[in-house]
Amino acid sequence: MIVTIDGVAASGKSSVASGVARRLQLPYVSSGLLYRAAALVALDEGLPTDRAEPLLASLEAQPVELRPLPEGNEVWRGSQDLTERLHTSEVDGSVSAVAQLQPLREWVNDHLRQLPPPFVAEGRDMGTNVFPQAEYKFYLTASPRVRAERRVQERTADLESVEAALVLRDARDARQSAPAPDARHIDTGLGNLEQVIAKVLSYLPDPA
Ligand SMILES: Nc1ncnc2c1ncn2[C@@H]1O[C@H](COP(=O)(O)OP(=O)(O)OP(=O)(O)O)[C@@H](O)[C@H]1O
Ligand SMILES: Nc1ccn([C@@H]2O[C@H](COP(=O)(O)O)[C@@H](O)[C@H]2O)c(=O)n1
Repeated sequence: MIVTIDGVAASGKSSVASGVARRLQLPYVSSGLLYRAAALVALDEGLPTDRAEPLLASLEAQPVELRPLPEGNEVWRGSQDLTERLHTSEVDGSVSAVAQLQPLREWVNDHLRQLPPPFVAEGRDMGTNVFPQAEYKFYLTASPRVRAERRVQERTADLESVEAALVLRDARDARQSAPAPDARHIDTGLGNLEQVIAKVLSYLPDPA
């Protein structure tokens, strides 16, 4: 079984996916973390984000590993745990450019397709491009303001700046973010996190 949870920035994908996966006792993978890790490598090494070759060469020289642990995904590069450095405004500002590079998308998708089912996968195009065969697909939305009010707790910027950055990132990600035609849409602004997790679980088979 594959469950995909796609949606716009800060719609709750990671929190909902990890909550659903925990309840079903399945691994979950956050595809966004791999794009964020690639963007972080480009930032750390001063690599261009408008050409794939230099960044891919670095990622092949020193591979990045996504660990889908029950307590949450971790991203390692050799002995370096990158996880805590992936959710910053700086990475937010670079990641969409990296995500436009098709060879980088293939690099991410190759990582994801190594995971043996069953699992939960969250991102933008899990249910469309990466796992179109998934049995259960969800697409999370929420208004920019609701998403900004949540995200501002995790950033140092003010609410208006956070909202503007989310809207900009949504626009930059639009090409890969269309919902799968067979995805169930859930507005996460209509309930708290537990209620959204329960809603998703209501469509899934009970854990054995
Ligand atoms: N339904 C909800 N009600 C209240 N808070 C929520 C809800 N869903 C998620 N949150 C909170 O909103 C914040 C953003 O959620 P999360 O990081 O899961 O979003 P995301 O879509 O994965 O973000 P990004 O696309 O940037 O990775 C988190 O602090 C999370 O706990
Ligand atoms: N399947 C995906 C997932 C992510 N992206 C790009 O990565 C950025 C970060 O993703 P988050 O889920 O952590 O917000 C996102 O803004 C996209 O640019 C993607 O293209 N495809």
